[in-house]
Amino acid sequence: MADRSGPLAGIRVIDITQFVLGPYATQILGDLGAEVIKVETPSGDRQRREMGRIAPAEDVSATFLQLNRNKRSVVLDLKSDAGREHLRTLIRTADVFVHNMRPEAVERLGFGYREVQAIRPDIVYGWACGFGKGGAYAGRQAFDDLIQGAAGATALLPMYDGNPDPRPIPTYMADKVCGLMLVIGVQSALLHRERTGEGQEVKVPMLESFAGFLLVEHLHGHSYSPPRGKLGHPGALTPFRKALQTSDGYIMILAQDVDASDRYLALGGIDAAEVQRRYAAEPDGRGRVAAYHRMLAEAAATRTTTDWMDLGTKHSIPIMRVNSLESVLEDPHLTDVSFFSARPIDDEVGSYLAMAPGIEFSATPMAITREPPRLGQHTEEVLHSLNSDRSLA
Ligand SMILES: CC(C)(COP(=O)(O)OP(=O)(O)OC[C@H]1O[C@@H](n2cnc3c(N)ncnc32)[C@H](O)[C@@H]1OP(=O)(O)O)[C@@H](O)C(=O)NCCC(=O)NCCSC(=O)C(=O)O
Repeated sequence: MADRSGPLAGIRVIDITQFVLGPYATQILGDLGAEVIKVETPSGDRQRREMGRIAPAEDVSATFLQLNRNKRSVVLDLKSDAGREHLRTLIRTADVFVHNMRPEAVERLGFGYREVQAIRPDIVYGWACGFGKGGAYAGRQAFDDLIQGAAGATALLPMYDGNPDPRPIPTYMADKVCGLMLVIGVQSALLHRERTGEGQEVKVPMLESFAGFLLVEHLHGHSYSPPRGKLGHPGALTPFRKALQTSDGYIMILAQDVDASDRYLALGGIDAAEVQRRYAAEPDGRGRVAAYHRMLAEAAATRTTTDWMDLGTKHSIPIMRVNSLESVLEDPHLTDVSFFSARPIDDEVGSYLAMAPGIEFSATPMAITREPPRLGQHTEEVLHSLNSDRSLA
């Protein structure tokens, strides 16, 4: 399509996903330049209605807006013959087909891999499912909370705060990580197709995919075979890993080497002799680690966050301001690079706050060329183009 830029320009994606994972993945494909046609049930992607209380219209929840730009919306009732026939026609024109239904549901509709491959032999068929074939959980429903629970992510917060209740990390972590895996899988399959002409099924089981992401550092002593320690507290979970209070906010500091650490403490009024004196007062290594972190905190409190940001640059110390979910909207760097932009949708919805795509390409820049669509906004346009353009039929 002429209106698309980015490295995937010219790739057409038929996207029948809903909720978070699938739409997140297909939005990235759209940001990368692919033409994404979002096929929705007559009642729409269920994510459209999340947080409806504050939405200006029923079909545009806040989260939906962040997951569906660079797409067109076409309503097709896939439980009707006409709807299925239109989808088959669309698939004939497509490079990629993506869904996130359970196996029996997609088979019932008649759009399993073999059926879609029969329509378009070189199709890249992307599929986000809960669990891989043949396992005890195959075919079960999967949402972010369930997968965070099964993968062990719900054990992390209790390790920090002492509240023993397993709880999910408060972001749709499994959905987004698995969405990225789906993008990687689809892109790799496109590259393979480019080289060989062969399409394939690309399946991302959420549990396997998210467990592989999470356990990188959390296998800890069990990384060794036989195990050399118990599961427990890898570096990522040290209780000292926390923000430090400045005179007017918070910073993160990660002084990886002794010199940077010494420079930081000296700037906070604790010179090398004082550091040694405090260490000497401790009975053992554990006490010295705790003393060190007390000194980091004491130093932080002597200056403002902005001072520390400046000194970090000047003295080569890894320091960063800590934002709240409100102040991140006004972060100086994100402001400089115009990361957030208000973009108009229509009179009823007004504008939404878009975040810039996260990859910088030198030759094929990514761009937002379409705002998140209203439900069925492009049904007529797309179906009309299918009828009028014989190359698509
Ligand atoms: C998300 C789900 C739990 C939802 O479960 P279910 O509501 O039971 O849906 P199923 O996928 O089994 O079936 C979907 C049903 O929608 C119907 N369907 C789908 N598209 C259409 C259209 N266009 N028209 C008519 N009907 C449609 C389809 O025929 C099925 O109907 P019937 O045949 O009549 O059943 C599951 O799909 C799933 O586990 N998906 C894989 C992993 C995933 O992506 N999870 C969500 C991540 S987002 C997330 O975690 C989050 O938001 O939080």
